[in-house]
Amino acid sequence: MSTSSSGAAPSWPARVLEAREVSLSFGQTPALRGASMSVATGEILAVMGPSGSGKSTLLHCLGGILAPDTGEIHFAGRRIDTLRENARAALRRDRFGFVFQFGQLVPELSVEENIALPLLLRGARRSDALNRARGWLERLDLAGLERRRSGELSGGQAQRVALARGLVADPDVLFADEPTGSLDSLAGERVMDLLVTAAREQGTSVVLVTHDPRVAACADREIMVRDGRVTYGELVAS
Ligand SMILES: Nc1ncnc2c1ncn2[C@@H]1O[C@H](COP(=O)(O)OP(=O)(O)OP(=O)(O)O)[C@@H](O)[C@H]1O
Repeated sequence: MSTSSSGAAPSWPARVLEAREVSLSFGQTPALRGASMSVATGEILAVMGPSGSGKSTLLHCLGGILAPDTGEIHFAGRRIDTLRENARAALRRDRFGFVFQFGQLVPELSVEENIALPLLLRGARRSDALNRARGWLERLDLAGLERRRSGELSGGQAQRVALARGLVADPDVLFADEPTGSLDSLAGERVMDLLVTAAREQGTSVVLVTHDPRVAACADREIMVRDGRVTYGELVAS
């Protein structure tokens, strides 16, 4: 993180996550072409832009799912794009949470087991993990559904389960890629209300990819991605 040359406190909020001039191509297709941006601690950031502009690829690079071809990703003052895959996997497991458009719940597991999954992967005792997962049921309007399988849920319920799973382990950063994209507007609003409330309570930073201006309006700040670059909204840092 940069600080002012005088040695005084930084004049912008502490950055938890930063992309510096990140580029990534899939074969001949450039997805990112020098994208730079940052997220402050506790900030909810909306990533907007046309279809195919590179939003999801940027989210995957920030979340340690993809390694960029060039450029750097920094998290909590540490460069993460050069980590080996197993170290990036540990970082994703221990520090990040993820919510995708279609929930991607594990169909064989119950609602409470799906929510508990990140805790179990971190080595928590099953009874402790399930207890903590149950604490989220009421919070996200899911009480009574703990034993259901994902196929027995409405789209809105499934997305709320996915959100609980993304937040249960108290991540530093939640990555949400079109978390309301599969829902009607009422269910989408409910998911966004709950996401914003829970993230604020935990002080979790959120990187939220969306096409929907109403969803983006829930964020503290918007950036725009076009042709693989961030063209609008990044903090002016120096
Ligand atoms: N796994 C992949 N293999 C090949 N090309 C890919 C892959 N993922 C993304 N791309 C390409 O990279 C570019 C950026 O894609 P990306 O999914 O990041 O855009 P996006 O802004 O998230 O799009 P959308 O809003 O439609 O989800 C597009 O041209 C896309 O076709």
